[in-house]
Amino acid sequence: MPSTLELLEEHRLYGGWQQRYRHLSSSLNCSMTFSIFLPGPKDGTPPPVVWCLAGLTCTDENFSVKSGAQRVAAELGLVLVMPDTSPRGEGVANDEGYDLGQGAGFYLNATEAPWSANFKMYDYINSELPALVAGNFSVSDRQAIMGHSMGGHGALTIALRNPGRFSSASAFAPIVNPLEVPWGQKAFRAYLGDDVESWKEYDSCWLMRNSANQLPVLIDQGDSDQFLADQLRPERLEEIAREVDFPLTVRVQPGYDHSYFFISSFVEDHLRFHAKYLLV
Ligand SMILES: N[C@@H](CCC(=O)N[C@@H](CSC=O)C(=O)NCC(=O)O)C(=O)O
Repeated sequence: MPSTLELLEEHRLYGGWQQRYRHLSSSLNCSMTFSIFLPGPKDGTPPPVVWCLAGLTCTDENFSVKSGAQRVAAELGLVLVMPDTSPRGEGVANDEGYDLGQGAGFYLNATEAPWSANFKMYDYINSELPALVAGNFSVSDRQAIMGHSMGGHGALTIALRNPGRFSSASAFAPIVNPLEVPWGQKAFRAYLGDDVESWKEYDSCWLMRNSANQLPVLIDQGDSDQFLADQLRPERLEEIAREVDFPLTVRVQPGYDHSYFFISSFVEDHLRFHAKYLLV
């Protein structure tokens, strides 16, 4: 049965609307919320969509409240969809750590108990939510994807795994090589089990080296990011991009950390980057 949307909040801003919805998710087996920014009407053509994936500990509200993306999205005529980062609720498995369980879905399909009952974030972001958005809002099928940290990992892996689906992808301080860093190893072992082979299809470095799919990708990384050396390692993806001649641009931003202050400083560049390919 198609999922119905319950409007939880609506606010007018920059000539458009910020809305928050609840719905029942069939892939995650629980109730979910997402936020959406709808720009004011421009020329009668349905606007393209930019997916905005958030990081560890976030809900759909972090990006919508703290990124400041709506002003430029309104100017460019872009819809922003901001999903939650995991299934949630009393019946959903969780962990004491902030980097596993609720708030830490890693945009993958878990195969291991107890996570496999609900943690199918890859299917949710890749199939269920796009169908729900297309069925309930007037949007174009032209799409781009971006994300922060764990959400940057989600944006890059989903774009690399789906040739032709997105016209561009971008990320703020993404986890690019989860196979080799503590956040990724902890989550992938729990969600996917011990067989590292099954982890590879969720690793941007592995996917970039092994997939023929190419699309323009922009990454911004602060050099004062507290997670840079241990968890993020963007230079690894840069090196692979050079080897396989992939259209990746990595910009190192001096003095910036991992926070939404960093995101809000460069989100305009990311939206203008996506608009270049979405609005042709
Ligand atoms: N609590 C943790 C750090 C959690 C954190 O920094 N989360 C980031 C994303 S990190 C990678 O996915 C975030 O976006 N937080 C929400 C916000 O609004 O800033 C710790 O103590 O280290």
